[in-house]
Amino acid sequence: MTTTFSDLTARIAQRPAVDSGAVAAAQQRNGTLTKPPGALGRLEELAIWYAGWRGQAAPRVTSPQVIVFAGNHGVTAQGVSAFPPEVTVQMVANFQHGGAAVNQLAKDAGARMDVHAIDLDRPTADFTQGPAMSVEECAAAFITGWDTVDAEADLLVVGEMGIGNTTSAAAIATALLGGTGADWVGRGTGVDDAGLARKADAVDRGLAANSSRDPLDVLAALGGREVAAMAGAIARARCLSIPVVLDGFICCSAALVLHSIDPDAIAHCVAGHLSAEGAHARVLDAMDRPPLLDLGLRLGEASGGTLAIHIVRAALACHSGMATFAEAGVAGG
Ligand SMILES: O=C(O)c1ccc[n+]([C@@H]2O[C@H](COP(=O)([O-])O)[C@@H](O)[C@H]2O)c1
Ligand SMILES: Cc1cc2nc[nH]c2cc1C
Repeated sequence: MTTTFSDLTARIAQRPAVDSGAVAAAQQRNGTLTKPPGALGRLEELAIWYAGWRGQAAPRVTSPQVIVFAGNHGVTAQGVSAFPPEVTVQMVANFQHGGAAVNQLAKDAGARMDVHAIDLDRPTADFTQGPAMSVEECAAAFITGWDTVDAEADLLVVGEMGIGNTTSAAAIATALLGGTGADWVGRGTGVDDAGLARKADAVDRGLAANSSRDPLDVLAALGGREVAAMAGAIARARCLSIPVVLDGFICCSAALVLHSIDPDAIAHCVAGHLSAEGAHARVLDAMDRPPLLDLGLRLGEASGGTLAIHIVRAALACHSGMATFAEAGVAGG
């Protein structure tokens, strides 16, 4: 059966709301814990946010899932990456053999890690010439992402691998947030000044060749299969009330598509980290998502989001494990 954008819109729209009773119970608990009010800073709001999505006043993270989606990009023909496109399939093999950075980070965070390479032998079309994907291809990739989320997971990190995809993400940001390619491109895997200029030009030509600014049209025209799959996984996590930690610039371009449909569609998402890819900060600002970490990472492959699992878990260890003033016999609460 062919999936259309109205099917995707219906899936995105069926999302549950946060459990306001759990939010209130977590806020109430937070106010009784043995610390000065607000002294745990953003850990406090992070724990309350997580509690609301899990529907529990004092939850823990026990079963995090990390998913890395891979896709190939026709826009690499424009000379936009420092690496050749075959690195995508080679890195997928590296993920499968446990040799990549994210394998170590997922193991260290106690997370299940899944890798989904999507039609790597069928790169998207070069978006400077027309749409990267047909509606059917984009919808199929979105559904692939949707279907990969483990209903038993209690935290989801999505990330990607795809040579050329910082150009795709910059094109999505330009189409949805305005400006020109030069405002949104960065060095990605490490292009030189000439490569950066080619990226800006490719984005500008991509926007000229693809006129619709409807968010799902933008995803199909300028995105990639891994970007569509990340959007699908984020949307599915919402239906399952699984909180999501976003990764870097490309992951956030997928979140931006959902946010552009309705900001509430990513209410269950936090930004795991701030990428060194220059425009990431402005995409996060546009989505009102301050990052948890700022470590200069620009790797992708879910690495920054996976690192941030530790922060979410630490926030809940405090929130759910601390004694109250009454329990500890501490004065002043
Ligand atoms: O996540 C990020 O912010 C990020 C920033 C720069 C590069 N990347 C990774 O690098 C690849 C894309 O870079 P490029 O130069 O080929 O467009 C892709 O596999 C991404 O995972 C990822
Ligand atoms: C080696 C390499 C590893 C990556 N991981 C995510 N994106 C990547 C890009 C390259 C080039």
